[in-house]
Amino acid sequence: MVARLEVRKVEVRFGSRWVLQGADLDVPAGALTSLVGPPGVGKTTLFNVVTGLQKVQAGQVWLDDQEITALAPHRRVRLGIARTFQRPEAFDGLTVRENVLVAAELRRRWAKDGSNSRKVTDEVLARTGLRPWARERSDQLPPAISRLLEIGRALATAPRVLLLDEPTAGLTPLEADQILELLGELAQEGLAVLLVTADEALASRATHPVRLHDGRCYPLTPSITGPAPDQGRA
Ligand SMILES: Nc1ncnc2c1ncn2[C@@H]1O[C@H](COP(=O)(O)OP(=O)(O)OP(=O)(O)O)[C@@H](O)[C@H]1O
Repeated sequence: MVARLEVRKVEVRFGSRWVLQGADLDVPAGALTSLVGPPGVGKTTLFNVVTGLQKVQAGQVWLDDQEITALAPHRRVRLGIARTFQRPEAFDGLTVRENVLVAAELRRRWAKDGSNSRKVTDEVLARTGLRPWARERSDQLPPAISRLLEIGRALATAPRVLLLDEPTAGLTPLEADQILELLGELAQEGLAVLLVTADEALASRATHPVRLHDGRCYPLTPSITGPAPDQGRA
């Protein structure tokens, strides 16, 4: 099924400060969508609205034809929305393979679809290029491999929507390229991928780059270097 995540007119306020003011965002299947903006503009807040960690004052979040605005985070995961964190969150005492296997096993339990966790794990390790690292402990990995492991753990839950918070932070340009290439391939294979970043050059390489500015989303075009409040909404 083709997944489409939609954020509609979302508003979030902290105290007297409005961070999101009618934000609209589409995250279609088959595309790599990026959300970019300077620190503090509200990217993580919007990301958390999608994952269910942030309540909204107004607006809606939809996955295909289901409204999920009030759904708990774990229920969203079960619907196929997977996320990675800014700081890798793998289980430190476990190997790379075991970490992916735990995610695949969790998914098998809730999905009850007869999936084979070991087979899923092997596929994920192959797909992400993690196979050579499979026996390494996850707390002893180079940063780029830790990032890949985060993506691998998310993929093991068989998501339809993949959300990534700063997936290339702290990586070299070459490593960042490799992550972006993988995300582009996953999108081409049918996933709806949303990556959040403060790096405009990186964001502009997405198929569907979006800028967050003053609480709203706008298409990011290469010719625009500053905020673009007068553009059509994304
Ligand atoms: N739980 C909270 N309570 C109060 N203020 C918050 C809370 N979460 C975020 N904020 C504020 O909302 C604004 C947006 O924060 P957010 O983390 O979403 O921005 P960001 O664009 O993701 O920035 P960064 O790239 O630094 O993570 C900031 O001013 C932040 O201080």
